[in-house]
Amino acid sequence: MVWTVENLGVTRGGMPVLTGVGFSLAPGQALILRGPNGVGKTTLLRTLAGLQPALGGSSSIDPGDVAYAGHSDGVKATLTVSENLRFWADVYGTSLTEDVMVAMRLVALADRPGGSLSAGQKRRLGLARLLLTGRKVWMLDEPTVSLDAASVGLFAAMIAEHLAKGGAALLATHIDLGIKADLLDLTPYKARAA
Ligand SMILES: Nc1ncnc2c1ncn2[C@@H]1O[C@H](COP(=O)(O)OP(=O)(O)OP(=O)(O)O)[C@@H](O)[C@H]1O
Repeated sequence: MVWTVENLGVTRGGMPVLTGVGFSLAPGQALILRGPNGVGKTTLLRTLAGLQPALGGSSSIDPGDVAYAGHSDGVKATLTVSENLRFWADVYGTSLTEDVMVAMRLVALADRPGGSLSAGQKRRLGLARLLLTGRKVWMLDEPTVSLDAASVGLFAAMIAEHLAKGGAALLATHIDLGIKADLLDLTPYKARAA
């Protein structure tokens, strides 16, 4: 199945931000959204993930197939790392396995309360959650913020494995993750009023 987005318009604060956005996304494909600050990358991802209504156009991406990771890690401060992961596994009807902890180097942190983690450790925990969703399309907004170089490498490997299994990823990122990805510059779609 190939997902298609056609002539999509997105809005923020009641103002059109992007109009006429179109692209397709196939299993195994990563598409990186580019464009300057404020162009509308977050707004587009939120719209496609079903978190806000579109201004017009169409998307064949079912929000029920989407795992969205935004700016907030959603870590529960009073739960330990493994409890946070189990909580998310319950939400998505999956189960926590050792490889999820290993993927984002969380094994040594398993019993630490979420609230005691550093920013990068919280981000690693938030990203590990993607593996528990069982969702096909990952939508990621600046996923590498706070990550050190080694963690960026772990994350890139996690995405590569997701793609190899037939998943897809739509990412807003300014850094080169070293994965094979297509680029979509949103600048031409900027609404005049934005
Ligand atoms: N609550 C709001 N009311 C009106 N406009 C807003 C509101 N929030 C954001 N905007 C505007 O919407 C536009 C799109 O913002 P968005 O966060 O989608 O951009 P972005 O491309 O993700 O930016 P960045 O690279 O800085 O994260 C920006 O011009 C922003 O100033």
